[in-house]
Amino acid sequence: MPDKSAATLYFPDEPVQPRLVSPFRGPKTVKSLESLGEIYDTRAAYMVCDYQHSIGNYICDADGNLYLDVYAQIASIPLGYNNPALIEIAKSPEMIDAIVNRPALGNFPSTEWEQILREGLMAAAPPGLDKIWTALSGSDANECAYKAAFIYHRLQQRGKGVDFSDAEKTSTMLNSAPGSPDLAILSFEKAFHGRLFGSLSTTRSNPIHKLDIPAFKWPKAPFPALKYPIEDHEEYNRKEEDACLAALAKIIDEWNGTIAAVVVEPIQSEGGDNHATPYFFQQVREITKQKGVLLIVDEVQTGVAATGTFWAHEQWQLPSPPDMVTFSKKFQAAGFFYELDDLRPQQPFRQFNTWCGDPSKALIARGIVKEVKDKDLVAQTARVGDYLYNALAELQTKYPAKMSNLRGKGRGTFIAWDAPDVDARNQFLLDMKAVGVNIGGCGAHSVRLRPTLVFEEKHADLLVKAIEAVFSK
Ligand SMILES: O=C(O)CCC(=O)C(=O)O
Ligand SMILES: NCCCC(=O)O
Repeated sequence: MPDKSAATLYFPDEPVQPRLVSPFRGPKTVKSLESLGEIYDTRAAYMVCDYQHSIGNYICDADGNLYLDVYAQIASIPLGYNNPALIEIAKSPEMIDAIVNRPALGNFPSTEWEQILREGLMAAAPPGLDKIWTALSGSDANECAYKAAFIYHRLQQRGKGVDFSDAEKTSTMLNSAPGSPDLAILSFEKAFHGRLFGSLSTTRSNPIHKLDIPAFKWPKAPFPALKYPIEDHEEYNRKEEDACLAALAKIIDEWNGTIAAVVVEPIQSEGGDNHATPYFFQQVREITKQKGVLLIVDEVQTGVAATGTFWAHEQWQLPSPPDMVTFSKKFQAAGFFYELDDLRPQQPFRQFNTWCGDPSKALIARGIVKEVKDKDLVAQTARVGDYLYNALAELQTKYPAKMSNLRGKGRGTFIAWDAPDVDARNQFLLDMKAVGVNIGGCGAHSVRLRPTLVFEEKHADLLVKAIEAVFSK
């Protein structure tokens, strides 16, 4: 461990505990929500925040309450609020240039773009993947990957250098085959891959996300419902995973060459923090290889050090890398990594839009890569995660009626558990705010931890103490 922790180095003035000056949703927050609500839908707003006074692992609300934040903007703040290293980058001439002269990157990349990519996002590329395409959000990253998969699939069928037929060109203008072919992306039950039109068809976590929206009739495969702790239920879990793998192989066969890619999250997050073992993912890779289907690993939430490796899929020891890995959230910039040349369409303008990403976000991503390396934050997250998991395991033993299925052992701070039911979970999330902790849920009745990468043992102690205060009340 460095002499001083990363949090101490970055945030010498970080509070030593939460500071509550009003009840959760105090008078200023309520007023602000009412007034904002006149022009903007605030019904999903948990708080109104004062980001200027948020610091490190603490988020400040409009009333001046400082909460220990273990949700971190749905898992997307990497280095704490107001991180000084990122503030320096924000003040740099390069950043001013990137913001004031925002380029249409596909058409007019800057003289610095290659260096920004090579030193930043590419410096953290998953092993084996040496190319990148940048996007605007996690959903967009997934959709760009899906498009790459479809274009790749048709290229393999049509053959390289073969032009589109007239029938293809005419039919695609009518949204019909053969130009708009009936190909599919297979996703898993309870998966979350985003909310744009294409990605939403692969999202399966909650009906409310999908209702009323036309969808592609794409297949879904069962995702293992494991028993936790995983290592105590080896036989059961192996059977469950084998059944899901058999179902996956069967569906791919039944779809008879029309599935272009399988997309999977390393840990299903929005859908309930559902884990599978490295064996499962190794087999998914084997099956997709054997059947000529691409494998997209959606690391939008799991990527960037949170699970104790930079990319969660590094823990699987795959026989060959995934074909594409998508990213967003903690990287601030979005996109996907890949290796196969044919995942770059043969013609320009097929993977394209005005912005094709955002250099200002790529500059921040470069800063994040540097800080994660300099401060060894991958190792820190692994260490803190183990510490926190062990403390929570003790709490689970002490309060089995309130906390069960603790999961995320050896997965950094990517830890979750189940509350008895949805009402108990929602009440718990509120009770935690009353003791100064901003914490999130997922799935039907789970609680998930998504702290920053500068969440340390001292923060873990505060969190565990707060949970115990709520449980013992
Ligand atoms: O609800 C959303 O769109 C954010 C989803 C997400 O990534 C999550 O909740 O894990
Ligand atoms: N997927 C997160 C939606 C927001 C929430 O339930 O907190």
